[in-house]
Amino acid sequence: MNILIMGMGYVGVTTALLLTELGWNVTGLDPNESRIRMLSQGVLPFYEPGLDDALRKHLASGGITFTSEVDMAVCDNEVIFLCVGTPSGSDGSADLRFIKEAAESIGKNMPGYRLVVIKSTVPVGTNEQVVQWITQAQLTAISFDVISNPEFLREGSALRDALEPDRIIIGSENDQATERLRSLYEKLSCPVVVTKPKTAELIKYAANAFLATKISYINELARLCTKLGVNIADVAVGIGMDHRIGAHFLRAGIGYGGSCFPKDIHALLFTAQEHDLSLTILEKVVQVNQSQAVYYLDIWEQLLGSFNGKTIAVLGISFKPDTDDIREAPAIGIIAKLLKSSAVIRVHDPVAKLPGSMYSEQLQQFDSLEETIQDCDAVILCSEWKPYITADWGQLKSLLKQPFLLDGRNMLDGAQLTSQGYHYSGIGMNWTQMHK
Ligand SMILES: NC(=O)C1=CN([C@@H]2O[C@H](COP(=O)(O)OP(=O)(O)OC[C@H]3O[C@@H](n4cnc5c(N)ncnc54)[C@H](O)[C@@H]3O)[C@@H](O)[C@H]2O)C=CC1
Ligand SMILES: O=C(O)[C@H]1O[C@H](OP(=O)(O)OP(=O)(O)OC[C@H]2O[C@@H](n3ccc(=O)[nH]c3=O)[C@H](O)[C@@H]2O)[C@H](O)[C@@H](O)[C@@H]1O
Repeated sequence: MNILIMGMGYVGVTTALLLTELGWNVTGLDPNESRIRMLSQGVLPFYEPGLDDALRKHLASGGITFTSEVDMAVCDNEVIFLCVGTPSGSDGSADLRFIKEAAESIGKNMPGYRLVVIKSTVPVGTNEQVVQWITQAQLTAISFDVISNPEFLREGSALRDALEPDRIIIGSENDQATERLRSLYEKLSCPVVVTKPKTAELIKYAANAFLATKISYINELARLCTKLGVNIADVAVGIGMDHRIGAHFLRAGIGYGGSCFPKDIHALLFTAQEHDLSLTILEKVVQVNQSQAVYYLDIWEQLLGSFNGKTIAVLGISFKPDTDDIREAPAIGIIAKLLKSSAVIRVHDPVAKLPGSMYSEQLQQFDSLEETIQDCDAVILCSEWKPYITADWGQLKSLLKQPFLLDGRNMLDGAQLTSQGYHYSGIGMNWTQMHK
C-alpha cells in the first residue's frame, strides 16, 4: 500500500519512518522545499535522537521518498496521513488553517478513493469538518473516508514511542476503513481502541491535559515542601508507588513547556468555553504552570540579594532534554525575567539555539559549558540534559564568581554539591532546613 504523510515535522517524519519500518512504501510531503531537500539527503531538519539513522537506512532501501508536489503525491498514494501543525490561535483556539489547506489539496487532486487519517491534534468535530473541506474542494464526487488517529509520542523519544505505543486510538465511522488502518499497524503489539471520531479527538486532549495536571499538582505541592523543609522527590516516590497514582509525571520543576501541553490545554479550555463551561481544574493547572518558574526565581533572587548587575548562566534552553525545541520552554520565560531584572545572561544548550533576534550585549549563547559559567554569580539549570548531570561540578566550581547552583529540575545531588561548598537550591526542598 502506498502511503502519503503530509507535514514533515516531528510527528510526520516519525510516522513516515515508523510506517516504512513496518514495511510500507511511504512518501513524505511538505511545502517547505528546503526541508524536503534536507530529508532527501538524509539530513533531519530538527534534532531527534535515533531518527537520523532510521532516515538514512530507509532512504538507502528506497522505502521512503520526499516531495513538495502535492498534486502528484495525492494522485500516487491511497492512504494519506495529516501530520501538519495545529498551532494556537490568538484566542487560544486551535488554528486549523494547515489542516484545511491539506484537506482542500486532497479534495482537488484525488483521482479515486482515498483514506485520510488525521494524526495532528485537532479539536472535537474536526473530523466532520475535514470531510466537508474535502467534499467542497472536489471537482467531481469521489468517495473517501476520514479517520481520527491521534498521536501520543514525545519529543526526545519519538521513534521508540511510535514503535512501542501504549495504545492505538482509531476514531472511525466505517468498519472497512478501520480495518484498513488497523492492518497498517498490525506488526505493532499494543491494544487498539476503536471508537467514534469525536471520542478519539477528545482522548488526545484529555491525555495531555491529565499529564499536565499531574505536573502542576506536584509543582504546587513542591512550593509547600519548600516551606516545610520536606523533599518533594521523596513525596513523589512515596505516592508514585501506589499503582492507582503511578510514578510517572511527578517530577517537580520549573513547569511544563513544549509545543503541545500549553497549546492543547488552551484549545481544550476554548472548546469548553464554546459550550458555556469552565474547566476550573485545568484553568488552575495553567495558572500554577505560568507562575512556577517565577515563584522559584523570586526565592533564588532573595538568596543572591538581587539579580541586578549579576551574571547568570542559564543551562538547557530546550523545553526538555534530547530535543532542540524551545517552543514555550520555561528557560525562555526565565531569561525574559532575568533581562528585566538587569542581569547579564550567559546561555548554554547541547543542541538548542537561542533565536538570533534575542541576542544582545546582555544575552549571549556559548558553545562550551566551561566558557558559559566563567565568572558567573549563579547557574540556573532549566532542563535535565545528560552533560549537566554528569559534569564534574567539583572541578567547575573554581570557574564561578559565586557558587550558587539553582536546580530547576532537581537533577543534581544537592548533598554532594553542598559538601563541595556550593549554595544549592532546588524545587520543593529547603536545603538548610532539611539538613539542620
Ligand atoms: N511534536 C510532538 O511531539 C507531537 C505533536 N503532535 C501534534 O502533531 C501535529 C504536528 O506537530 P509537529 O510535528 O510538532 O509540527 P511541526 O510544526 O514540527 O511540523 C508541521 C509541518 O507541517 C508542514 N505543513 C504545513 N502545511 C502543510 C500542508 N498543507 N501540507 C503538508 N505539510 C504542511 C509544515 O511546513 C511543517 O513542516 C500537531 O497537531 C501537534 O499538536 C502530537 C503528538 C506529539
Ligand atoms: O501531544 C504532544 O505533543 C505530546 O506532548 C507530550 O510530550 P512532549 O511535550 O514531547 O514532552 P513530555 O515528556 O511530556 O514533557 C512535557 C513537559 O513537561 C515537563 N515535565 C514532564 C514530566 C514531569 O514529571 N515533570 C515535568 O515538568 C517536561 O520538562 C516538559 O517541559 C506528551 O507526553 C506526549 O504523550 C504527547 O504526544
